[in-house]
Amino acid sequence: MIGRLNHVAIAVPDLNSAMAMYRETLGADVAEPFDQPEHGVTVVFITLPNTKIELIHPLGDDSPINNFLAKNPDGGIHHMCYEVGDIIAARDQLIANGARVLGNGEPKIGAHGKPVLFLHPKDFNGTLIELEQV
Ligand SMILES: CC[C@@H](C(=O)O)C(=O)SCCNC(=O)CCNC(=O)[C@H](O)C(C)(C)COP(=O)(O)OP(=O)(O)OC[C@H]1O[C@@H](n2cnc3c(N)ncnc32)[C@H](O)[C@@H]1OP(=O)(O)O
Ligand SMILES: [Co+2]
Repeated sequence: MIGRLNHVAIAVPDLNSAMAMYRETLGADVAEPFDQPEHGVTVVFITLPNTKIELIHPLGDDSPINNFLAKNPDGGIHHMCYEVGDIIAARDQLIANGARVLGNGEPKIGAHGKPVLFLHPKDFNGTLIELEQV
């Protein structure tokens, strides 16, 4: 069902310092930040030859990454995003196999303007999974 790795997301407590570290220390192609209010995060994409890194920083008091950063104050790997061809078919198959889809179960439009869903980390060896329909 899952296809290519679309991105690895890293939650960061300080976006500017994380951007500078990737741009200047690691020499990566770092884009500009943009807000995703529907997801409660500010996002910066870093393009690598074979995938992307998504730096995420809380946007607002209800950000879904607030607890994660409280538990991991230096930041850390937050989720992996895998591409799927049909997100509704993928969702229904996952639910039939006992996986928990987060939120109300309906896809939201993600940072690439495409439908995304999240799967509970406790169902996947402690890894929060995002699915993106491409
Ligand atoms: C920019 C848009 C989009 C894109 O297009 O790329 C994005 O990437 S948006 C990214 C941010 N959005 C989300 O993360 C949405 C989905 N997340 C959630 O619904 C919640 O964050 C969560 C996963 C349900 C956790 O909610 P929280 O309020 O933090 O609950 P707990 O703190 O009680 O956590 C329960 C349990 O799960 C462990 N946990 C939490 N987050 C993660 C994680 N990222 N990776 C691994 N494990 C995680 C947490 O430690 C708790 O475990 P225990 O302590 O053992 O109970
Ligand atoms: Co993401």
